[in-house]
This record gives sequence, C-alpha cells and structure tokens, in this order.
Amino acid sequence: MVDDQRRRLDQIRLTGITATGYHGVFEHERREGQTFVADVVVHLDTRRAAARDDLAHTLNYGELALQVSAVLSGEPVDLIETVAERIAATVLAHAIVQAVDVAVHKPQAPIEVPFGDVVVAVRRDRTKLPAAEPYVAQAPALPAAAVPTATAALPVALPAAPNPSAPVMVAPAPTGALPTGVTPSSPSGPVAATPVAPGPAGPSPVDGELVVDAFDRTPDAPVDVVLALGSNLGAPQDTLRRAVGDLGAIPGVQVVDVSPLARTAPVGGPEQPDFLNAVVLARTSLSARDLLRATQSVEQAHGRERHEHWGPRTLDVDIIVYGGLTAVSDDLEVPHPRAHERAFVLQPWAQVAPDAVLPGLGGGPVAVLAATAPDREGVRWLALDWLTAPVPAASPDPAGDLGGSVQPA
Ligand SMILES: Nc1ncnc2c1ncn2[C@@H]1O[C@H](COP(=O)(O)OP(=O)(O)OP(=O)(O)O)[C@@H](O)[C@H]1O
Ligand SMILES: Nc1nc2c(c(=O)[nH]1)N=C(CO)CN2
Repeated sequence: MVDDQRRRLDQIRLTGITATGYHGVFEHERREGQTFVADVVVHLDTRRAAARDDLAHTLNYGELALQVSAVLSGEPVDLIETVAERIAATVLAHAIVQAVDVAVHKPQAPIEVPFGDVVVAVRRDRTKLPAAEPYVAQAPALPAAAVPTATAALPVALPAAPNPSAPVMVAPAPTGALPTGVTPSSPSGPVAATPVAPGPAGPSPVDGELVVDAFDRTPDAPVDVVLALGSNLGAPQDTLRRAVGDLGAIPGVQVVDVSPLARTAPVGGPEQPDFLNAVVLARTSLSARDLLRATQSVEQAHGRERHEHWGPRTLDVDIIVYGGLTAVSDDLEVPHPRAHERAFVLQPWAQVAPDAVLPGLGGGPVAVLAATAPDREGVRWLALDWLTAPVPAASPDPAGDLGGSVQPA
C-alpha cells in the first residue's frame, strides 16, 4: 500500500488472533462453534507517533486485537467473507488507518476432505470501502481495566445522522443463536466484548459507507485554502521558492497568489536562526486530509526532520484555513490553532489578502490580528519580489538570501 506520493506506507501486523465463533452455514456450526483466526495488516503512517513517542498518534494494537476478537466471537453470520468485511470496517473506522488487509481462517471448516486451512483475505481502503458495519463497543460492555480507551478512541463515523432503518450489528442472542448451556468463558467472548447497536449518544454505524471525518470529505467544488510556509535551515529562500512550485504541482492544488516574504524572529523553541515566512493562497479539490498528506510530502521532499518541538526546520507547511471548515482531529486542526497569534503568518497573509478574515476561535480580520499579535515586533522586513529575484549563494543567515530586495516591515 502506497501513499499519495507512491511511497510505501508503514504497517502494523497483528497475526493469529484466535477466538471461538459461531459463524457458518450449517446448523451445527451455529450450535457448537469453532475456532476462527484472523490476521490483520494495518497500513498507516507511524511517523507522528514515533516522533512524539506517543500512543495517542497511532493505533493501539491491544485495542485492535480486542476489537478483532470481538468480531470473531460476535454476532454469528454465514460467511467468513462477512467476518473479514466487518473486521476491515472496524479497523478502517480509525481515521489514522489508510488501508487494511484482513485474512480470516477457519481451520475446522466442514470440508469433507483432509485440508490444511481455508482463508478469506480482503484488502479494503478509503476507495474500496468495506461492505459491512464496523464493530462498535459500548463502554459498559467492556471490562474497563482491559480497554480503558476503547470507546474514546473510536472515531466519529460519518454520515453522522443515525439511520434507524440501517442494519446494525446487534449482540448475538446468547440463548438464541447459541445453544442453551453454552456460555463462552473467555473474557473476549460475546459476553465481554459484544458488538451492540449504539445508543443515541454513541458513534453511529455507517451503512456500508466509508467511515470518515470531515477532513476526509472531498469537496464538491474547489475550496480556497491558506498555507503558511516557514524555513530557517539550509537555503531558506530557495527552499520556499521551490516549495511554492511543488505545492502548485500537486494534482488538485492550484496556487492563486503568494505573499511577500517575511524575515521573522523565531517564536518559541530553542535558540535558532531567523525564519523566512510566506503565505500561499491556493484552491484545492483535495480533502483536507489529502491536502495535509500532500503538504507533508513537500516538507519531506525538502528534508524536513522533526527533532524538537518548534525546532529549526528546512521547511514547514501549515494549513491555516481550509475554506470555512472548523474542525479538529488527532492529525489535523483547521483553522490552525495558533494562526491567530502569529504575526509571522498574519503579516504576510494580510499583505497578499488585505481583507482576509481568519475564521474560528480567536479569529477576526487578519490585518487587525497581525497588528496586535504578540510577535509583531519580530517581523523584521518583507521582500516583495522574492519569487523572481535571483537567489544568491546559500547563506546560513536567511537575510543573506535576499540580497538587496528587502523593505522594512
Ligand atoms: N492545520 C495544520 N497544518 C499542518 N499540520 C497540522 C495542522 N493541524 C494539525 N497538524 C498536525 O501537526 C503535526 C505537527 O506538525 P509540525 O511538526 O509541522 O508542527 P510545528 O510546525 O512544529 O508546530 P505548529 O503546529 O505550532 O506550527 C503534523 O504532523 C500534523 O498532523
Ligand atoms: N518566526 C517563526 N517562528 C516560528 C515558526 C515560523 O515559521 N516562524 N514556526 C514555528 C512552528 O511552526 C515556531 N516558531
């Protein structure tokens, strides 16, 4: 599985998850149950979690295993195809996951000749959607100590409006589908981790559609976006010029205008060189999350490394606004949560779009915010012709890049 730049995604592989289930076409399979085994390969980008060494930015494999096990031992269905589809839907319900491979084994299947195993293997991603509902856990049904964040970590499933006529995964009736007297003893069995229809306050199931948040929605019409660029390592002016070209070369992104270039004192972080900052006005047909992936690819292409918070960087590209969208998720927040207080963003933005208004909390007319931002004194000057002026040899001082084409702010 590759990302939008055709690079291989990272993987979390979880194999051999085993549970007794009651799936099958035959009555004896429904009555007696048998062993089911699942292998799951989750395709995602693990860099953010690794950079921060923070579980909150990846998929918790313990939680994943419990959810997969709950599907295996949960509501009985005829086909292991359906079981595989449900597992895929459950994994893809985590917004961080881009694709998933699922294999469901049924080694004790009723096959009349000697055989080793029978497996159904599926791959689902955000273009080939699972044709099933995700498993939805309810807090009271789960042993709290075992999965402290199981429900909290479930993303909101869209479309958000619950569809009362939609089929939902309901708890296997312990005395109906299962034979009287059969009480699964495993804590991960149907009793402990039963898929249940969500209540009015719970996440809604998704009609066999893509499980997304607002950031995954591809817009009906191109959306105006504002991107803020910063650089203070290497040859910043050259990097920013190339970055503007790279952003315009992203399929689905059209650069509309580019601000003057600002030299700015670093805000926060360690002692480091001044930044060069600029703002790009663009229009995109990409979803916000696809835009983030694409801008991060541009950062990577320019040698971006993340060592310390707000540390020096060859290139930073922040999404400041994405149309009028106001939303927060684990990997993205728009408007950018600190844009309203950053003169290094607001001043160049106000230069290229004097009437612009920053939406959201702390928002307002950009020119006004720029004039009052705490770091406004750190904006040393602006260069108007920085995209076209010849770039002198790289200099450790970003001011050196600009030769004489500078103006006082
Ligand atoms: N609006 C946004 N634009 C870009 N990245 C965002 C945005 N909202 C959240 N993020 C997330 O922030 C993460 C860290 O980004 P990055 O390392 O560039 O932060 P930073 O530039 O050092 O700090 P700041 O976010 O304060 O500018 C990214 O991996 C991305 O997932
Ligand atoms: N002057 C300036 N300071 C910063 C910048 C930046 O682009 N310019 N970016 C930061 C994190 O994104 C932190 N501090």
